[in-house]
Amino acid sequence: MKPNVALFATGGTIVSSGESATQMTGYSIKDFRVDDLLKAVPALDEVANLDVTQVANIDSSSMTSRVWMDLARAIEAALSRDDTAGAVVTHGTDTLEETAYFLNLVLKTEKPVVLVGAMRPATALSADGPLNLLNAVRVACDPSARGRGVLVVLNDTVLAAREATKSHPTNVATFRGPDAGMLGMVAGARIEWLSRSAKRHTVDTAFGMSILDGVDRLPRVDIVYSHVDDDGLFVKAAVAAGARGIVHAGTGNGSIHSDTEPALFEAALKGVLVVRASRTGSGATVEGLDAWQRAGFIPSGTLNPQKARVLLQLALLAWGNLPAEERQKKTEEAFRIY
Ligand SMILES: NC(=O)C[C@H](N)C(=O)O
Repeated sequence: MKPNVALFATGGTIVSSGESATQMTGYSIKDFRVDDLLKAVPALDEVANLDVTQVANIDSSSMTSRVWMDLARAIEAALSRDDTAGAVVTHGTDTLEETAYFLNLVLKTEKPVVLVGAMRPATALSADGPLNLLNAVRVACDPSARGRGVLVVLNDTVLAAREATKSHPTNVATFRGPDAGMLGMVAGARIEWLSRSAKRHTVDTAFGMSILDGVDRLPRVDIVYSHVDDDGLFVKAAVAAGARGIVHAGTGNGSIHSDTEPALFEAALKGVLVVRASRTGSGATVEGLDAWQRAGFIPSGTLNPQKARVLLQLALLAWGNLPAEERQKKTEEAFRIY
């Protein structure tokens, strides 16, 4: 008997169409939908029974936390059914890593949840979407994929949601785990596992789905990207806009421009949680100057700025109203273990 897989469509290049087979950029998402994509992959029918839900149909550069919450609730409901083996989410690649990490932190399931996208529109020469989708469904219904956290499958590569990051604007081999590498690979119809994530995920996080109850947007957290001549203007703007957290994408080991430091110290004094991440693209951001530690700035470890933002949003949602010291302690721990 074929396994049942729940498929959640959110849009992205995988369902985009261009004017011609050679149009690889500047295409649109209007005319195509997930059903058209499914028709392009008749082999899916041999692998699984798909139950399709259209959650959104957007370019993922315009993703919102409102869509995340609808998606998380829909996946949770589908996977609570005994006869559903796993879930696949079709998604644009621009913010796929953030959605994947959000789901990795909130979903309470051992069943495989696989995010998949494409770098070439469905109408393109050598479109990568159809095979990526087939591989994603294969992984989602494979019992060996259970308990590995949320997964990202593109270009025959299986990555952990926590590590996967988009590293190239147009290449089909864009997703990488900069330091962790891949969890596994799809070779022909076979899935070869290579490693496991060392960080806690899904059933092992403190964030239950219940923290999303009655919430329609995650707390405001802004990312401020450091550069030569940085003067703290954007930190001040974030605080003025009501940010409850700031991820500072610093130079090197999360370094902060001396002209920006005062604004960040002031933000922390006002109760804004500050995370120091790095704009370098790999490695771990660890403790820096004593003054930063004393101000409570939290190093992001191996999380890149956009993933540090997701974790900080959930920390604020779960612990934002606790006394400052407790909130700080729990958030620091989350940045070490998730
Ligand atoms: N390759 C893609 O999917 C890029 C697209 N802009 C998106 O993220 O929706």
